[in-house]
Amino acid sequence: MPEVFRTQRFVEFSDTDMAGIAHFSAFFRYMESAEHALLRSLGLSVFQSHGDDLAISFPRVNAECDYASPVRCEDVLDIEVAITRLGGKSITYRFEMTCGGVEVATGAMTSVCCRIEPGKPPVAVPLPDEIAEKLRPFVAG
Ligand SMILES: CC(C)(COP(=O)(O)OP(=O)(O)OC[C@H]1O[C@@H](n2cnc3c(N)ncnc32)[C@H](O)[C@@H]1OP(=O)(O)O)[C@@H](O)C(=O)NCCC(=O)NCCSC(=O)c1cc(O)c2ccccc2c1O
Repeated sequence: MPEVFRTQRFVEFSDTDMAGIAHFSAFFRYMESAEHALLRSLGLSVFQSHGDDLAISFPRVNAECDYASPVRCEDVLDIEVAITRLGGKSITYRFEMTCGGVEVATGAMTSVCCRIEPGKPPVAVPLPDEIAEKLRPFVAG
């Protein structure tokens, strides 16, 4: 059985719109912070410095979300994170967000492992083995 990472997220007042419900864009921040929490739980980071002039980081190349039911300020979201594809250079995550057992939203995001050097655009590089091995248990069949 693949592992699923679980985390929670409080719906802040600043996440909501004039209708009093969480704005669609807030869910992209929820997904992003859940991804970061998964990496931290594995002793990894979304930004790993290697001296002053080189870093490995994970720009996103795709993000999407389907919305099933609204949430409001002070609701608590339960977020499950799984990996649907661990590629040579990229990681695709799936996020299932519920509130009190009710389906709220389902999303996906693809992050690409990149070399970041000052003044240069990111360059996609193979995922380091150390990172791939830590993420492999979360790959859903
Ligand atoms: C990221 C790029 C430099 C990649 O360049 P390119 O696409 O030319 O590279 P490859 O062809 O080698 O492909 C690499 C890899 O990506 C997969 N891929 C590419 N496009 C897609 C796509 N649309 N959907 C799914 N997958 C895609 C491809 O299959 C390869 O994977 P394999 O596993 O199969 O090898 C270049 O695309 C680029 O610069 N894009 C722009 C990136 C960008 O500006 N994104 C928006 C802002 S980034 C962001 O918001 C962000 C959020 C965070 O939370 C961060 C956290 C920490 C650090 C950084 C963050 C961050 O930047």
